[in-house]
Amino acid sequence: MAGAWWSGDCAVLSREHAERAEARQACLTKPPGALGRLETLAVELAAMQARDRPRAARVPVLLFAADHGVVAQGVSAFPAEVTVQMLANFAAGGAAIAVLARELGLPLHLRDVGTLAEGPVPGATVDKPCRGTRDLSAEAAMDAVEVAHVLEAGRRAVDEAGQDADLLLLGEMGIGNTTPASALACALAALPADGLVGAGTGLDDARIEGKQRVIERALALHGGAIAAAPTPALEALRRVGGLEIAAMAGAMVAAAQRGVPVLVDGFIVSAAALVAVGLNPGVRDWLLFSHCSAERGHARLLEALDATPLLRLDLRLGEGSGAALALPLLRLACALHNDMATFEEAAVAGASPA
Ligand SMILES: O=C(O)c1ccc[n+]([C@@H]2O[C@H](COP(=O)([O-])O)[C@@H](O)[C@H]2O)c1
Ligand SMILES: Cc1cc2nc[nH]c2cc1C
Repeated sequence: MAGAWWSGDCAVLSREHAERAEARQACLTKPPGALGRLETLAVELAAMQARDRPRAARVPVLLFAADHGVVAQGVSAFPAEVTVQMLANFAAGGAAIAVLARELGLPLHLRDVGTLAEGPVPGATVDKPCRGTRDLSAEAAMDAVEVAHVLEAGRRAVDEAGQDADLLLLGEMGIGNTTPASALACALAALPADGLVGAGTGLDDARIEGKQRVIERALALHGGAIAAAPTPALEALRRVGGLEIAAMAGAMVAAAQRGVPVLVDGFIVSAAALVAVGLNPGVRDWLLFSHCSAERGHARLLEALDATPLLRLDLRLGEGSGAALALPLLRLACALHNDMATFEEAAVAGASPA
């Protein structure tokens, strides 16, 4: 779609702030480079936020939930009704992300962008074009109106919850969503399904094989049309994607256009990142990658995004949990950058001349 909002320019990183942040790191009381990734993280955040004092204090969690028609093919270890039940558990404060958000002081914004729920789940904002996608192994998951609506639902979430945010943390919930995420990775990063498709919520090897066949069937059905489309990322999203994945892709594009960094969670959020970068390559500069999940294909997907995640903890939960766990590292990187003494301030001698 030429001229669509998602192809509009992304904000530009501040080279000036990056240079000043690098210069400051070189003056702090440590051997240059000794704080490793924490140094580059602080510099990246300074460039994204165009601030001399980068910060990760105000961090809303945007959690998008949706359901998937392909679950009828037996691709998940859990039934579809768990999506809505977990949405209620997020709202009640009992889910992992609810605990992490409380501990870290993060507002948790719940968006139903396409669950099977007939009415609103108390505590979650409803912004959905339909209740669940269609079965992507038999037909297109969405039509053009639905995909446009849900991309905008992501943008609306950023505009409503992302005001004054230092960065955004995106998470998802959707029984069956590792199937569209895997299909998107295959279609957009030219990765073979073999070795990429994994256990999701806990399939055994025989059921992983069945899931792989479902994905291969979908790719055989939709692959030609995706490759021939003017914007393959948009066509892949519509045909083999998911509503929460589309909303997250829309949120990433909107955040990048507004100059707000996004902390990416696990396998499904990374698939959304692949879509977002396909829709608008400028998005890539605004993404930070929190962790590599235990889902089989995640490492390859991260490689395709040229991303080096901060953590590897064998998580495979989703919900934004990995991103929440990585946030303290970002906060500490900012504190070190902002509050350490320089060599001059502390009267410490610098490196000896050769
Ligand atoms: O984020 C991940 O890396 C991740 C890996 C495996 C499973 N999940 C979560 O589990 C659900 C999808 O798994 P499945 O088996 O139903 O496709 C969905 O709610 C995701 O949040 C999440
Ligand atoms: C219980 C449960 C919690 C989840 N959180 C994210 N995906 C999930 C899948 C299940 C099954």
